[in-house]
Amino acid sequence: MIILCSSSSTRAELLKKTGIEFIQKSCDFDEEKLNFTDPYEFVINASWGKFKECVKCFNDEIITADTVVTDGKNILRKAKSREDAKKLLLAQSGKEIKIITSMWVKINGKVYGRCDETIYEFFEFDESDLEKYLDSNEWQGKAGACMVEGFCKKYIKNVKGYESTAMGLCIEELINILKEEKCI
Ligand SMILES: Nc1nc2c(ncn2[C@H]2C[C@H](O)[C@@H](COP(=O)(O)OP(=O)(O)OP(=O)(O)O)O2)c(=O)[nH]1
Repeated sequence: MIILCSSSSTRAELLKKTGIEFIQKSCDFDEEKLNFTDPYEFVINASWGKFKECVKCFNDEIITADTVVTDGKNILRKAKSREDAKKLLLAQSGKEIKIITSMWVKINGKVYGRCDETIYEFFEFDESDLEKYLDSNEWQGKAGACMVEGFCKKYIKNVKGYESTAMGLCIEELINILKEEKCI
């Protein structure tokens, strides 16, 4: 049985789409102790830290992941407040951003690691629409306060990469790994 070591409802929803059986468990790895400023280093080390914690607790097949947004200068993580979410979203309005997801998979005694990214070019976010989104609290728990399948969708000018990567788990590449290991 595959264990999705994540508290993320979005990751669970994405994994459900593959049709593979899994159970979701959270693992307590504190990303706050990481002090990488490079988004790739951060996301790879955060997901690896989660993976190592999970390997200690579970003998099963394991999937861990971490996702960050970057505007090219800063790492945009989860907002701590409505004001923080507004700041993070305004940093993305009218800009090109990258959403990077690193994933680790332990399967059949092998470990696969991947780092995928999706690049979005957004139109300027409409101010009143942004306020409505902020009032909805849907941004909570999401990297960069971003919802590519929700609020941000209508502002996508260009996109390069998978939507699943931007939502937190690159399902298309995970399916390739599972096929390689004859699990599906
Ligand atoms: N629905 C949705 N969720 C998103 C989007 N972008 C990022 N996320 C979510 C996926 C993850 O739950 C969260 C990124 O935070 P983390 O990678 O630290 O994961 P999280 O702490 O949620 O769970 P975990 O560390 O796996 O237990 O943001 C998006 O566009 N739509």
